[in-house]
Amino acid sequence: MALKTLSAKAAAALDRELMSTGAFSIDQLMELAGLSVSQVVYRVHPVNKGRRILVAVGPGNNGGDGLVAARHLRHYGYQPAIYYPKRSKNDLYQRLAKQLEDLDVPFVDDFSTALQSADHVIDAVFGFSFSGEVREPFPAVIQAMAESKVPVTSVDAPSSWDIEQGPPKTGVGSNFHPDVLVSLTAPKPLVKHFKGRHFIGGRFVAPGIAKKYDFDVPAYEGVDQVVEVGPEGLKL
Ligand SMILES: NC(=O)C1=CN([C@@H]2O[C@H](COP(=O)(O)OP(=O)(O)OC[C@H]3O[C@@H](n4cnc5c(N)ncnc54)[C@H](O)[C@@H]3O)[C@@H](O)[C@H]2O)[C@@H](O)CC1
Ligand SMILES: [K+]
Repeated sequence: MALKTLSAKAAAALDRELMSTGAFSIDQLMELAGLSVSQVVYRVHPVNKGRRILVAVGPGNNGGDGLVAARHLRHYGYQPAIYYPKRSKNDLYQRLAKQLEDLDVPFVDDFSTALQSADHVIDAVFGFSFSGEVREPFPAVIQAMAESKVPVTSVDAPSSWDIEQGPPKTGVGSNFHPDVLVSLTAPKPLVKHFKGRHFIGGRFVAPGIAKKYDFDVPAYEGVDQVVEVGPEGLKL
């Protein structure tokens, strides 16, 4: 059975529904999304393989997921560092950043330099609301991730990929192929172009909602917040 995906429009509509009639707050959804990401990093990059996790944080909720993931990873014993060039005035993001400052998690100013002393990168730059040409200061970040040997885990989408069509044919992102992708709630159409390890997270969707948006809730196990799936979306 082909993997059912959520278009960018449907993902945004689902987000809105979860936070209105679904009675969730963005804080709750972001916390569960970031927790999912932290569990994937723990699985694909155990602490003993290297503690230094560099998190590239974008200006939207995808970035927020990265800030939450960094906090959980800090508690797991990793040493995260945050590159957050466009800090939002938004209260939620300010609180997430404060929580990290209180955990002595450093905020770095130069991504490429920080990348040289990282064991793993979390790409939390753009999610399903990305569109158009990558605007400053993010082209250099995408390029650095694309050209680096350091493994990258992308949150919800490889940043700079078109949510439907996948990697751009030329320019920024055309050579960006992250090692791991964590799809939140449900995979986006771009997953057809993704060749790495694919996990689904965001274990907060009611069966009725999944049915309404025509996607399948994966068979999570035990207390896991994520499940690894193959190209057909079936649990590995
Ligand atoms: N679907 C869900 O249930 C959940 C979604 N969450 C996250 O929220 C994300 C979507 O968040 P948002 O809608 O805030 O948007 P994104 O975080 O996807 O990115 C949009 C931000 O990037 C900027 N941007 C867009 N295109 C750009 C370009 N070409 N160059 C430079 N900047 C650009 C926009 O101005 C906006 O600030 C999802 O991908 C997911 O990671 C989670 O936080 C919560 C749960
Ligand atoms: K991303």
